[in-house]
Amino acid sequence: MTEQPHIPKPDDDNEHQAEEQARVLRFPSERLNDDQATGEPQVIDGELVDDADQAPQVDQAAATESGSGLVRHEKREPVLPKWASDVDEFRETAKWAVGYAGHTLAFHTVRCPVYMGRILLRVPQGTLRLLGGFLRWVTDAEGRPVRSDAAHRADAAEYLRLSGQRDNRVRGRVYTTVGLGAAALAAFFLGRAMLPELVQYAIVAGALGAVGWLGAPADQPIASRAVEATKVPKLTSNAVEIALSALGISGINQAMAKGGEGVGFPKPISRDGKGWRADVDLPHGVTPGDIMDRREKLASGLRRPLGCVWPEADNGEHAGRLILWVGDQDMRKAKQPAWTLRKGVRVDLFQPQPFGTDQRGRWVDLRLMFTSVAIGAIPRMGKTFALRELLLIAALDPRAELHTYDLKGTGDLDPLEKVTHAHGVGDEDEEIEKAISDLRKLRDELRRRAKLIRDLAKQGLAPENKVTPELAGKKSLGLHPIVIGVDECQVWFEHPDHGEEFEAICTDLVKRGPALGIIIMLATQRPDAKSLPTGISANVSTRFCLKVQGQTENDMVLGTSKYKQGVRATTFAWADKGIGYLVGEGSDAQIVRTVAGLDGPASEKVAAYARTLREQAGTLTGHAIGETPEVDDSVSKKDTLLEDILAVVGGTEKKVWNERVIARLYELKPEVYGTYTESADLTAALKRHGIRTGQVWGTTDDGKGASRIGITRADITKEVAERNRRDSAG
Ligand SMILES: Nc1ncnc2c1ncn2[C@@H]1O[C@H](COP(=O)(O)OP(=O)(O)OP(=O)(O)O)[C@@H](O)[C@H]1O
Repeated sequence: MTEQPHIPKPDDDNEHQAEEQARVLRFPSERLNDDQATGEPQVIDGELVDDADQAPQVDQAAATESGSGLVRHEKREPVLPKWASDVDEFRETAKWAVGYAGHTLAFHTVRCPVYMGRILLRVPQGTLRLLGGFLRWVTDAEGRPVRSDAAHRADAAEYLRLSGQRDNRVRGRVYTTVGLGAAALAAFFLGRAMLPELVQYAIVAGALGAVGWLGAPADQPIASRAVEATKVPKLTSNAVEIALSALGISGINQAMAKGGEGVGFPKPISRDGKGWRADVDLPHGVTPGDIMDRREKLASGLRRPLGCVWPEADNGEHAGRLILWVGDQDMRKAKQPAWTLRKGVRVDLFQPQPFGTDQRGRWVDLRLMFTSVAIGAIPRMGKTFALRELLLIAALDPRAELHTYDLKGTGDLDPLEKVTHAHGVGDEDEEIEKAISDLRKLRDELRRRAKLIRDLAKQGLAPENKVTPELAGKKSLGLHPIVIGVDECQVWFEHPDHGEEFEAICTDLVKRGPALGIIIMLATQRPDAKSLPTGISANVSTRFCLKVQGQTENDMVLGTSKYKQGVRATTFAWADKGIGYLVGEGSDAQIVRTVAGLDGPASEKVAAYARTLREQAGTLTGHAIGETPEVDDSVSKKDTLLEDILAVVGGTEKKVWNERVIARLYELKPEVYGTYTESADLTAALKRHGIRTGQVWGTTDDGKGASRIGITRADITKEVAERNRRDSAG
């Protein structure tokens, strides 16, 4: 292939001169050297330089760094293994060791009589073995084959030498035996005379035990096994290579073929938690994502259950580094360590709380404060369980005001009824009206909080312009955490009348809520642009994605490009219930299994404790104490915004600023339009009718011309006419 040199266009005056100066440069790269070897000179994009000596090098020498030359950048391995440095793991290991010892002791104590019977039965056999062995030793039986061999060969000299050696040896051993026998006899009589009876019995029992033990056949030991160790095959580099080769990835196959680069193991394969961890440098061009896509084949290649095999990208290293963690047990079947909140504990939402366990069985914490959450999955994977768990955590902070919406209508969030401030079940009109009314109040609360925080920041009380634990604790400020949980949120966003308003308010809550102590958590089984509007999916800070079907849904929940980066919730199996990728604020994606067994009755118990905490703190409000929420009248009444605008904007006014329309609407119906405080409110309200506002030229009260956001009357008349036509058509 021959490319033309890229030459900057010279000035007309200097054209000729520039042409003369233009030269093609050969970058001293390996590729060019190869080409030269084949005799085909190549021309590549070059850069004009004054002096050939200054030609840029493609392969630059390693950059020298400032500072001490002795200082190296390195990754230090932890001094203590994880189980010894992590309090929880240490506690768990110690608990296991004590349990193991206790079980073994109890097991053998119970079987002591059986063991004694077995020992007595085997004493004769043991005695015979002992005597036989002793006689063989005294008579130097082990040398017999060699002596007979010498006799067979008629090697008289050798035979005589061996026989002499044997006689000496036997003589020595007989003397030793006689000496030891006399000493034993003396010890016996001395012991009988001097040792307490108990010790004598113990010695006899010990001797009988030893002889009985000796009499036991090798395949039938006296003691039964207290613990049957579940054998987990060790993960070896060979096994990893075989499994990787079986994936059908050409890059790997070429690398593994004779003369290929192979795969690299930068660290020894080692134990990590309850499993093995292999760090693998994949062949050039192969990414961890390629492996993760074939997780099932990989599990087959390793001869392990799918739930044990967890390939991951190592984002701290290069793009070809794979971390392969192979658990001893299937993640979905492994016993989860106890969830500390199960029995009810007062929690502080400003602190991280245990949300789930990773593949290694370690708890993964999540801080709910200053975040907003999106949960997505195909049906029946554990999305509602995850949302309910988060709401239960919130319920255990008695300051938190809960708003719970179960739009599927099956009562999954009902355990929270006893603590929640607002509760909605199902998608009937009445429920939707209650919900939109509640959300409007929350939007007003958001605005109140924003203004309050601004004022507090000016006084130096909110240094980061957000709610602090101290501010949340002051009842007078009303800055306590507000937690909104919505299951099947797509029902709101797809609602024909209120969908856009739900979307606008939720987007606002997702964006501004976290700093102001309002946490919104949305779960959906259909993560697409309609169910999880982009304004929301792009701004949530905590994402939990259980199994999904494709890349789009994956990235919708976990964030743009996550699929490309190898974070693929598509690789979960159908049986991986409650297992998903968690992407927290500023943290890498990790695989987490939510609390297992937190079903309805278990949730009821946690909620009951949360109610007690609230009773003590005096924070039970709304639904929890049987209050019926006031529904905003404007919701149930027919929306007459367009007609009202036409009533206040005369036919002669083609375009009017929003602020003026709002003032006139307020005069017309203060009870309906009292919530319109700024121009954007009217823009949002008109957007729900499919009408856009735009820049409008007008004159201020003091006669100056200005351009501000406003309406075009013709747009309103057109929409009203269209609607009337639709209504009459039925
Ligand atoms: N951490 C977990 N460990 C084991 N099983 C779990 C876990 N979480 C949920 N499950 C199981 O997954 C099943 C489905 O859970 P859930 O009802 O939350 O699913 P969903 O995704 O909300 O379903 P749908 O879309 O139908 O509402 C339940 O039967 C539950 O027992």
